[in-house]
Amino acid sequence: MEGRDITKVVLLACGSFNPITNMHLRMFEIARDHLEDTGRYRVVRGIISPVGDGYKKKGLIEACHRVEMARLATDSSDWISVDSWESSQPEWVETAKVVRHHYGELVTAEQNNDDVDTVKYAKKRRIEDNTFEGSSHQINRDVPQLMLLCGADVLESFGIPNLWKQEDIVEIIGRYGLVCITRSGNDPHKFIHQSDMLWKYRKNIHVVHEWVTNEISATHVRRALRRGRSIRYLLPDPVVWYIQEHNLYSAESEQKNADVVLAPFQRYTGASSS
Ligand SMILES: Nc1ncnc2c1ncn2[C@@H]1O[C@H](COP(=O)(O)OP(=O)(O)OP(=O)(O)O)[C@@H](O)[C@H]1O
Ligand SMILES: NC(=O)c1ccc[n+]([C@@H]2O[C@H](COP(=O)(O)O)[C@@H](O)[C@H]2O)c1
Repeated sequence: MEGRDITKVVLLACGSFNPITNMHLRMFEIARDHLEDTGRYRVVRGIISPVGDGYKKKGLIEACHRVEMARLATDSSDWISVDSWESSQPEWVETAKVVRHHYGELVTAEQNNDDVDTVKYAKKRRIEDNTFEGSSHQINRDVPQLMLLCGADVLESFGIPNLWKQEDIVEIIGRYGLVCITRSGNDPHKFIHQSDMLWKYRKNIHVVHEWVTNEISATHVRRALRRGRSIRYLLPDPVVWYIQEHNLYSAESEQKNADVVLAPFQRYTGASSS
């Protein structure tokens, strides 16, 4: 029987996944090992949420292809799946809103669970105020904790001016939690140390050290494809076959959105994280 103080966790990864790589999948595995090793968490699910076309990042191909590739890549996993809610929104959705949406889904699923389980139904619901200050939200302790899973480059992007709203960072980390995988070229511990805001919420940031340095990136995969180089073993085979079948990623596709001067995600002010 599971101990009362083991928290169920759902990991949510947001990104372009342009295309999904083996490293994206590996992130989930090492994050789960790390959290479960603490003896405090049990990771029950992983969700991949590809960004929508409204993100307008240079070289971003259509969401339908990115979602399908992510589906093919996760077919063999019994705990990681793809969710297309974010990618099907007409406009780009800030990550804090994506996290909120998925938390809402977990709450609804738990409520439906309660409705069919009469024993649970009679049980007094353990709804407690979240310790996150300034929040009027409540946390239902039966609902798994949702944590945002990202690479260290995303954590460090919190410090790029005009990229993230302060309140969004506080909400994501203070209210939900962050699992950050080290990536060569980034030093998440130093970054957290240098930011008063991240330092304040440091207990909610789980830094996972990836000892097998892995520099697979979607940029590298797209570049290899443009140059007619093999991408095999960087991505799951079904994704390689899908890319070949649909002739994805070319010099032309890399120019998509190249003329967008200010993408929607670059419009915020006062986003410095220090
Ligand atoms: N090699 C890696 N190590 C650690 N994290 C990674 C790695 N590759 C991707 N990630 C993380 O996966 C998430 C989704 O990444 P994204 O789709 O932007 O992939 P990417 O490979 O960084 O893309 P691009 O090269 O197009 O910028 C992000 O949180 C990113 O930090
Ligand atoms: N203010 C924000 O919420 C904000 C800003 C920049 C990127 N993001 C997200 O971070 C992820 C980054 O993906 P890329 O590294 O592929 O650009 C995307 O999911 C994007 O939506 C969010």
